[in-house]
Amino acid sequence: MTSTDFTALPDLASRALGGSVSAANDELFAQRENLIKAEAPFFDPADFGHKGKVYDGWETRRRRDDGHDYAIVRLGSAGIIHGIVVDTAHFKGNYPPFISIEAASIEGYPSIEEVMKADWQTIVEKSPAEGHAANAYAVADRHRWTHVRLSIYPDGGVARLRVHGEVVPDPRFLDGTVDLLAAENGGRLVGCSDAFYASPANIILPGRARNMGEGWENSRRRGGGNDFAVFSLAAAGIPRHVEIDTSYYVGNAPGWVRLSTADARTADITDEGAWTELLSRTAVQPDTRHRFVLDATDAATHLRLDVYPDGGLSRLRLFGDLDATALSETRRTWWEALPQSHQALVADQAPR
Ligand SMILES: NC(=O)NC(NC(N)=O)C(=O)[O-]
Repeated sequence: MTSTDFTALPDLASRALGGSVSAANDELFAQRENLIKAEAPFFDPADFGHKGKVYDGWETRRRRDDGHDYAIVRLGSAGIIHGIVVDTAHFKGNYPPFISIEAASIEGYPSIEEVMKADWQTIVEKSPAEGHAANAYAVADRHRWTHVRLSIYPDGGVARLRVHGEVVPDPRFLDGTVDLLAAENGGRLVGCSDAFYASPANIILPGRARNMGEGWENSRRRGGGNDFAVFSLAAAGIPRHVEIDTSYYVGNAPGWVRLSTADARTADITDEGAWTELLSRTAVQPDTRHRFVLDATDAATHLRLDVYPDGGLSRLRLFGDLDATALSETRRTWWEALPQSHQALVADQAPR
């Protein structure tokens, strides 16, 4: 993986995945919550407020001492961070010339006082940053983190903080029937035919879409064929029922959908023959949340969604049960990625 390849991985900090900016020592010019907005930052040259120029980002005042500023983000889903983008879009005369990033792994729902006292580890050493640029920093550490702290030196503005990585779910919440496809459980988009307006990675995010912009929208297909997306599941499991939500897709819902699964543990998923039909080609309605009971008996690791001939979805949920081997592998992956200080707090969860 080259230094910026990680940007294809999910943004663990995003508000869309449930992230929050828990604290910042200063936010006089622009509020810290802007850091994790899913959408790209905007800029209106004419927009001035009571406190100065309005920026779509986090911006501190000019320091008159030797200190530096920081913001703390609770990740929407804890995971292994592969790289971080400190996007200073539109901050040209007021960007921080240096940044550093630390991470912490905290059990449960800590207060901000507890977060401040956590065992913080540096994952990006103090490094230069440019103005009006997506500054990308690769992360070599492979622990599972729940929080990150962005420090800026000495002060300034940052539009967005993108924390790209792999979700490492807590196996205590994967027991029973769960959404095997959900990003928060570790489901991931692997590939698709077309993400012209918006990526299919959106349809596995938590909660319901609030508008068409929060789902998957491809362009109008003018040739033959059909659009599709392939996802890897949180872990191998047997699907029980599916929810296919075309809410907000009124003039651009698919005519039909079809689902297929494959098990990458026993077959090569690039081979057509590896795929088994899970839901045959089925007509769907615009702006409707559909639910279908499935009769699968085999576990799968991947799901393929075909839409005919094209069209968008706002959400796709695949409820099922992890198989016993997958559940214990998930427990081992989680345990091995926990920093030692966190393992000590959940020692009763150690895999046997
Ligand atoms: N034109 C500015 O951006 N000035 C100041 N910032 C804001 N937001 O007004 C500053 O000092 O960085």
